[in-house]
Amino acid sequence: MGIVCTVQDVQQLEREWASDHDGSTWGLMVAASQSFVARFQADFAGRRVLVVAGNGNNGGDGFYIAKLLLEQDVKVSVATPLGLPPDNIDAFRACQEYQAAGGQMDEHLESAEADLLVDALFGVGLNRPLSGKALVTVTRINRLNLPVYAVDIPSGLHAQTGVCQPVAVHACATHTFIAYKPGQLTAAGPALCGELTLDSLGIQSTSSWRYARAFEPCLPARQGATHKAEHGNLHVVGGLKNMAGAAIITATSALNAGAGRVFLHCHELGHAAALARAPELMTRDVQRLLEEPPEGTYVIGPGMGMSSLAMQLWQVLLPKAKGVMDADALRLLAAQPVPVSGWVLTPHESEAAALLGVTSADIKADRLDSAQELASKYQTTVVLKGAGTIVATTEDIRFCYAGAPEMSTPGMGDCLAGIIGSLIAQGLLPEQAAVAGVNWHAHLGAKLARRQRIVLASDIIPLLKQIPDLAD
Ligand SMILES: NC(=O)C1=CN([C@@H]2O[C@H](COP(=O)(O)OP(=O)(O)OC[C@H]3O[C@@H](n4cnc5c(N)ncnc54)[C@H](O)[C@@H]3O)[C@@H](O)[C@H]2O)[C@@H](O)CC1
Ligand SMILES: Nc1ncnc2c1ncn2[C@@H]1O[C@H](COP(=O)(O)OP(=O)(O)O)[C@@H](O)[C@H]1O
Ligand SMILES: [K+]
Repeated sequence: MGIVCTVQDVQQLEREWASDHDGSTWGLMVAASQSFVARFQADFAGRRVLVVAGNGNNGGDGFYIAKLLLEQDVKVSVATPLGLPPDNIDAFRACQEYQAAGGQMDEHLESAEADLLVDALFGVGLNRPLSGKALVTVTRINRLNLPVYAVDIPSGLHAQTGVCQPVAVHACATHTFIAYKPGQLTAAGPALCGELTLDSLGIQSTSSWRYARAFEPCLPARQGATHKAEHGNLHVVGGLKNMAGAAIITATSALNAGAGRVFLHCHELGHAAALARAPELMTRDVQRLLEEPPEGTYVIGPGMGMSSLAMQLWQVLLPKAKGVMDADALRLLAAQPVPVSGWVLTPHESEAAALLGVTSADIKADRLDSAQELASKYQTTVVLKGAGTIVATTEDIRFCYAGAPEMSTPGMGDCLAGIIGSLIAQGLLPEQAAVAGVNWHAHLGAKLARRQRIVLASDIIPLLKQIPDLAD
């Protein structure tokens, strides 16, 4: 698990470091550059490296990295499309040291022959949308079609939101310093950063936000003289008229994720289809839930629709049960917003927009802020799905395994809701179940995406039964 900090917190940590080191951050620039070169030593050896340096301290890292590469006899040149750094920042000294070591510079990046590119144009200091030369440079970097290694963050990516400003460098790898930044872990961040690594440079942050990819230690195992009753009852409520598929996906996912018994409360038209798919399921007439909901964990919403029956079910279950609210249950909640402590909410961006009474564009513009607002408004654990899923509670934030774009297929969210519900039924706390469930689901999706164009929920469901293979 890695620590995640806001940009402001990282900048504050840098200031504190400086106050312990004669007021200077020069030592940090040296350490960051050394760490970057060590991280990519094998990739750079014997190759021609083009460093694109901006005129801030991210560019400073670039100059110092170029100096270190020169000292290792790597062929390196620096492009300075935005001009040279001013003489009052560390980058100026880095530039001077590079020149003193015999380094060459050119304003134009096309003029250098290179095998790979180091992106040191902008780091966390990007504070406005790109325009003019900066915009042209980022576009040119991408057009060169070289492998790009980003220093701290791909240039043009907003370090807090993960939104391109309006374009950003597409890196194959990014080495970041001090702490992960939210924008690397959500929205466009995961795809643009490529393989992301962190060096804290020995600086400790008190942030409780984490980038958590592990899930395997949380998966409950069957051990010793156990009985299915000890692994929880999971009730899936949904699949009303003509929408059985969603609830069947949720129920079969929950079953394969290990819940002791899975009951599917859906329209009777779905019963035969569900049993044909998984005879281990127990199908129930959904109307009977209105009388007295049985004990257990609930996943309500997949394929539930917004009919008056759906509304009645939601109203009966809301105060009496706990578990996961997904899909149409979230739309019903959005229509009558109340705190739902104890329920995990699993909205995608459009459902999140309805829950907050804003537009999907508002959610896209700041996924982290939206996730926090949802947790606070509904006083519960929220899984904001999509590229770079965020799990927010009223206290904390977890950034999850980013999954893969090949997972953007119908039914994928129903599968996730079943997994999370199943883990809660097996005894995990809601937040633990949400994080482990998202990471497990995304790990399997990403694994399949390495050999499939499209990943369906039905591809993931059988893999849930297997012992996770973390090597691939
Ligand atoms: N300050 C420190 O203590 C350290 C900084 N480090 C590096 O320094 C980076 C941060 O450096 P800075 O704070 O100087 O910021 P950057 O180098 O990221 O960029 C700041 C410069 O870009 C300009 N700028 C911002 N947005 C722009 C836009 N849209 N178009 C054109 N110009 C724009 C700013 O006016 C400023 O001149 C980090 O990402 C990291 O790479 C590391 O060396 C570690 C230590
Ligand atoms: N581009 C993407 N990258 C990573 N994961 C994605 C991406 N698009 C979708 N997903 C994941 O796939 C699932 C889709 O859920 P959802 O939109 O609710 O689908 P549905 O409503 O059809 O079930 C979520 O877990 C989401 O995080
Ligand atoms: K950069």
